[in-house]
Amino acid sequence: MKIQVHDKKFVPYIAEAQLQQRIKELAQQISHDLEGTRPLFVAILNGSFMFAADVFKNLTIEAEISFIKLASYKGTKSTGNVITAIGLEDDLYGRTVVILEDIVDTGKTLSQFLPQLEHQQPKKLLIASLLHKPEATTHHVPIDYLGFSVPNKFLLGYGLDYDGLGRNLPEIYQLEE
Ligand SMILES: O=P(O)(O)OC[C@H]1O[C@H](OP(=O)(O)OP(=O)(O)O)[C@H](O)[C@@H]1O
Ligand SMILES: Nc1nc2[nH]cnc2c(=O)[nH]1
Repeated sequence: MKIQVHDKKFVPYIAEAQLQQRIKELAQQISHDLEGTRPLFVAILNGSFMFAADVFKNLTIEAEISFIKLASYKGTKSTGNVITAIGLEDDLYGRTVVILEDIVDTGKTLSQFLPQLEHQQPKKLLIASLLHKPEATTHHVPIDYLGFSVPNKFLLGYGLDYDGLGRNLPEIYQLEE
């Protein structure tokens, strides 16, 4: 069923059952690959909160999780935006770290942020993203665990918002053409 949020109409795109099934598969794969490493999952707020919770619930291995927010601000130099993490208190040195993202779109956010994590010398730095828009990606991001590859259209629901609303929807919608 179509929904309206603010001024825009959205149509159903990925059903709740399909999301949950795929997330279960990802969590099984991650559990298999990272058994015995006690990985630290780092979820990037706000968008990833639902994906992070569902992945984490479906893990069958010992694991830790932390939530961070990325703040983007204009540096004083002309080098463009600088991204800093708020709330990352864990020491990543020697750890197996899995970044949890809801979506990689242009890839800018993660490509700017990853070097800061690599700087802490984790043993392994992996990326799990529920969604990826390959046609929109201008900055390459190595996604190790991907839920769905999607076309370059605006998505809503399951953590993704349109001007603050729609994050609570249990399925994913696409902007109506
Ligand atoms: O690949 P990119 O083009 O950089 O886009 C991806 C980023 O955009 C979204 O966050 P957003 O800035 O909308 O913040 P939110 O998670 O708080 O909604 C998403 O959660 C990613 O972090
Ligand atoms: N809500 C929403 N946020 C995004 N951030 C990057 N891409 C998207 C998208 O398609 N929808």
